This record gives sequence, structure tokens and C-alpha cells, in this order.
Amino acid sequence: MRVSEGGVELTVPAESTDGVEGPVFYNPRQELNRDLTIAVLGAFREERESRAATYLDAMTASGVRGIRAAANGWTAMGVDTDERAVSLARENAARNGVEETFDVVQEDANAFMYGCGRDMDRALDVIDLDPYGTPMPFADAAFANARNLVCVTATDTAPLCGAHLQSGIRSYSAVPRNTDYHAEMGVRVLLSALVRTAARYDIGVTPLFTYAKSHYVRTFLELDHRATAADATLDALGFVSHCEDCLYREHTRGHFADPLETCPACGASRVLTAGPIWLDASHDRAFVAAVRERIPSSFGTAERARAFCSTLEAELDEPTHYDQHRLCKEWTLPANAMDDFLAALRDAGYEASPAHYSGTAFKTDADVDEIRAATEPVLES
Ligand SMILES: C[S@@+](CC[C@H](N)C(=O)[O-])C[C@H]1O[C@@H](n2cnc3c(N)ncnc32)[C@H](O)[C@@H]1O
Ligand SMILES: [Zn+2]
Repeated sequence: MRVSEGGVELTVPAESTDGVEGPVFYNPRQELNRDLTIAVLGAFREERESRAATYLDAMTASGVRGIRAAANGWTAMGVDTDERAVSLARENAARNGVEETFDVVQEDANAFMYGCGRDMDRALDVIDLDPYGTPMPFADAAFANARNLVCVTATDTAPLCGAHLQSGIRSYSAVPRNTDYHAEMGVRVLLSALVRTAARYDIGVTPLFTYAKSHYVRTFLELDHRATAADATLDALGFVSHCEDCLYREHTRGHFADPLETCPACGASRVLTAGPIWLDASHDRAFVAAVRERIPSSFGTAERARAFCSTLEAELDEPTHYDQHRLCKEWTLPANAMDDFLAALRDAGYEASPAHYSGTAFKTDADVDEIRAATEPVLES
């Protein structure tokens, strides 16, 4: 069947438009992800004054990402191991008149990336990884061969957030823990594993735009090919200790964990330690604003995408968020409107912002006791 997205027309298997896996994968629910990707690519070229020109859609399936990139002025390449995907992506490229600027190859993505790394005519400025599940089997090749930007989607949220602990440890060489900020745990475990991979190639990384949605985590990482930059990036890694009883948490930087035996807030011994995780900002606010400004009204998700960017722009850089309902349950107090709740924190002199993870997620520099003291009067009223 035919679908149109972001100004391009595609043929995709009918089954896949219901989110059911068809012979070639196409997920209509990932349109927001793809709209944001095109806006990020544009913002990257303009905001960072980058001369990046080539874009690798390393798991192309129907070709949708590569075709949209090519339609927006990139010299794109698509790779997929699946023969049916490759022929469909080629047909879709021809349908959109971008067959000259979107070349599709049937190959393993890792083999292709290493092949390009040795071929300076095919230098890869931007590499986009969009595999099934964890991206880590492709991360080494991406950092070893990308010049400017690596974009990554991870859909294995249960391992990333600590719900499938052993699988998370195996994939990410970190200990994720299942907390009430599980999606953010996933973001910070993924960033940690990616920056440690980049560091092996003497590459420093700046996360420009990172977010978690229900079934995936997405990040866009700017690269700096200097060993000193890699060292500076690694300084942003560390550990979080989290009290399961009162939800107190403490973040410590460094290569060594120093787990809390007991919670300093409530004295409980049910303290989890996770890490190494990424503790610095997961996005660059000015860059996110530039992305928002580059979302045309013609995009299918334009309104949602712009609103989403606005939330991200306002989100504080604290490494973990709180959930208002979870805290109120703990305190046996009624939850109230988020705006009033955040205003109470600000009135008490703390920083406070919504967080994009859910409608009840927020960030603040207050600790759990300080949050309660600042908000209890408005919760009870
Ligand atoms: C999640 S789909 C990609 C979806 C696509 N990027 C989009 O936005 O619609 C993953 C694709 O990766 C392909 N794939 C799996 N293993 C691969 C490998 N080792 N190298 C290249 N492609 C691979 C699959 O055939 C599948 O088409
Ligand atoms: Zn506690």
C-alpha cells in the first residue's frame, strides 16, 4: 500500500502499517522519530555550521529515512541485509526521483561502515542506527567511521531500564536499575555505553538531542575527534544510589562506585546503585530550539514535534527526574496540578521544570525532603 510521509511517497507492506511486522518493516508510529531526525539534520548543518553532506541510513528497510534525507539535500546511502527491503527501498527511491542521491546496498551494516571508513570518497558524515533492539552491536563501526554525527535508536527498553537486569548488563556493560524514573535510566545507560564506545576511538561526544518515548530511546551525538575530548566526555559518567523506600537519590561522578549502605534521608537499607550512567545534560537547549524552528507545518507530526521540543528545551539537566504521583503516593497526600506543584518549588527557591518522560514527571534541584517541605502546603490545600 501507499503512504506519504514528510513530502515523500512510499510503497510499504500493508501489514506493517498496523504496526504488525510485514515482509519489510515500516512503523507508522515512528513518524515523529523520523520527522525529528530530518529537523535535527537540518539544524545540525545550520547551527553547527557543519559541512556534513553524507547520511547513512544503516538499517533502511523501506528506505524512508534515506529517501527523506535525500529529498532534503543529503547525499544518502541505505543498507539492509534483507533482499526484499533493498529492492523496495530502491523502488521507493525511484518513485521519489532520488535514485541518484540515495544509493541502496544489500550488506551487513557493520561490513558496510568499515568498508566506507577505508574509502575516502564515501566518507560518512552522519550515521543513523535504527536496528531491532539494542544498537550496541553496531556502535563500534559507527564511531570508528562517522565524521560528525551519530544518531541512535534503541528499542530494548526493558534491558536498558533494569527490568531485564542481566540482559542490560550484557548489552551495555553497565548496571541499570529498575527505579521510578525507568525511561531516564534507559537514556542514561544508553548514553554511557555509547560514549564509552566512542572513547575507544579517541572521540568525545556531545548529546545534542536525546529523548525517551514509550518503546524506544533516541539520541543524536555530535563527535569531536580528539583524545582530550574523549577524556572530558568520560568525566560525565558516574553512579546513582537510589532509596527504594523514600525515593531519595544521590549522584556521584567518577570511575568507581561508592554505594550507599543506608539511605541518608530515611535510614532504610533498600538502596540500589546503578552505573556507570551519563550524568551530564542529555540535550543542548539552544540546539533543540533550532530543531523546533525547523519543523515545517507540512510534517505529519508538526504540532506534536514542536510541543515536544518545547518541553525538552525547558527540562532541567538534573540526571534523574521525580514522578509527582509516585511521591504523593509515598507521602499519602493527594496529587495536584503540575503547574501549582512546580510553582510551589520555585517559590521555595528551587529550580523546577516538567520533564518529557510523562505528564507527571518533573526535575528539580531540591532533594526529596525539600520537595515535600516545599509542596506539602499546596498538596493539602
Ligand atoms: C527497525 S527496522 C529499520 C526501520 C527503518 N529505519 C525505518 O525508519 O522505517 C530494522 C532493519 O534492519 C535490518 N537489519 C537487521 N540486521 C541488519 C544488519 N546486520 N545490517 C543491516 N541491516 C540489518 C532489517 O532487515 C530491518 O529492515
Ligand atoms: Zn530513603
